[in-house]
Amino acid sequence: MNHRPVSTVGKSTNIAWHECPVGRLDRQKLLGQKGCVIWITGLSGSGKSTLACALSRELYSRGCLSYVLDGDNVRHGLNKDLSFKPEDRAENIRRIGEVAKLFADAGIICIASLISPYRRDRDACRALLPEDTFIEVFMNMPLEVCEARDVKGLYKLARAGKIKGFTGIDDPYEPPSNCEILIQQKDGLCPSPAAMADQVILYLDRNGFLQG
Ligand SMILES: Nc1ncnc2c1ncn2[C@@H]1O[C@H](COP(=O)(O)OS(=O)(=O)O)[C@@H](OP(=O)(O)O)[C@H]1O
Ligand SMILES: Nc1ncnc2c1ncn2[C@@H]1O[C@H](COP(=O)(O)OP(=O)(O)O)[C@@H](O)[C@H]1O
Repeated sequence: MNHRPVSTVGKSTNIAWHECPVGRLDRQKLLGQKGCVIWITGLSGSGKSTLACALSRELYSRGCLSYVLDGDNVRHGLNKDLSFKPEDRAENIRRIGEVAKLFADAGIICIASLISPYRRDRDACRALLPEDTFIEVFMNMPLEVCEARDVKGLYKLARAGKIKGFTGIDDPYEPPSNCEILIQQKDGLCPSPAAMADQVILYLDRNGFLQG
């Protein structure tokens, strides 16, 4: 009798990959769109969640299926065991990258919105995805703008030394060097949420993601 080949992946020994007869292309045909990951990175208060929600709403109104993985929200469940120390942030990003990969494989436009401050971790998520299906969006908002917004009062606490290791204050943020989409101020003004969403929609449309 022929045995299916098994292998070791990380700490999982003697495991085998099961192929399913229904694949990504079948699901994409069913949904009339292409699965991908839109990875929104930037400082706290830069507008990541605002863009994610505006984009998800716009896609919905066009009949496209999307799902938002927001760093803050995922930390309420799957990632509630993780802190903000560098190795935990790296694990947060890795897990969200793996989950986003599953959503994209399901044919869904997955919108991941998390600070993801380290270039290496973002690039590792990019490497998980089929070529050209990881779309990195950089919210290039000046720290002063984010700090002035301070929706949750966290910048104030970080400046007062009451939160240690806060991104942009006493923890690093490494901007992308190869992002697909750059969101930034024009003439000192921030684009509206609808305008930011339109910028991403235009990219998706031009690159064939909104058709099966
Ligand atoms: N130390 C520190 N540094 C940065 N941010 C902090 C910190 N502690 C708590 N918060 C709040 O957590 C939100 C960021 O979570 P993320 O999962 O996106 O962060 S990361 O990607 O793991 O760096 C972030 O939410 P957003 O404002 O939506 O970005 C903060 O509200
Ligand atoms: N394009 C924008 N124009 C004006 N205000 C914005 C814009 N994007 C975000 N904001 C405001 O900035 C604050 C922080 O936005 P948020 O989306 O929560 O940022 P993040 O998810 O990066 O922390 C919110 O009060 C939001 O309403």
